[in-house]
Amino acid sequence: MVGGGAGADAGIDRVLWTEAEIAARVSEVAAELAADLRALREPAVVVGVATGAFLFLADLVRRVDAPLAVDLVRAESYGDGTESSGRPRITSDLKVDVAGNPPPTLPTRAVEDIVDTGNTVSCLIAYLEKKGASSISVCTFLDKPARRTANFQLVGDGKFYRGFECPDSFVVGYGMDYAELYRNLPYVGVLKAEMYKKDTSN
Ligand SMILES: O=P(O)(O)OC[C@H]1O[C@H](OP(=O)(O)OP(=O)(O)O)[C@H](O)[C@@H]1O
Repeated sequence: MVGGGAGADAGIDRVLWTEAEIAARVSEVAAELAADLRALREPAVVVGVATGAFLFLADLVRRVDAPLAVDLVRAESYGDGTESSGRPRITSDLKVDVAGNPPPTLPTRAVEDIVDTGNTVSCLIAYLEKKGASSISVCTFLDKPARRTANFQLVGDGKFYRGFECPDSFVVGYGMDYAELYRNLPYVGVLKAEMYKKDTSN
């Protein structure tokens, strides 16, 4: 039973992926990523997008048996609503020099909790390219292709990794929020429509 009490799950309608299902799938994605990273001649930089990707990033990198650096950027697009503003911004800078110092540039893996319209990941790729990354892959926990409006191009020999294809519902948990709540749920669930208040667009 979810969504009935006063706990973190208050307002959850149903569970889409349980904690065990998530763990199993993250291990599979990590194995795929690790095999690719071990084939490289230099360590990669894994760039997590805060806040939403924090749990996926932590679970993923702990399962990747390959040399890598971890960095974070903050990207914001939703505000407190359920609908993307369509104008994401990168609001904090990278610490690692992805351009390489000295060269070569470091292969870069951008880690997202969800690719929805694609605006955020497009913005992130443009940002990483501007920083000098010559190979950019995207690794997202969830992919919601039904909502895609922005086509994004991976860079160099970049690949697209995804955990699950997500139905066109507003999902929370495992890092994903509604108005900053629900990120601490260990599973992914669909929020009851009445929780959106006036905004029932998603
Ligand atoms: O493909 P898009 O339509 O751009 O949506 C995906 C982005 O939206 C969410 O971030 P949000 O701006 O809500 O910030 P958060 O990570 O702090 O939750 C999510 O974490 C992705 O970064």
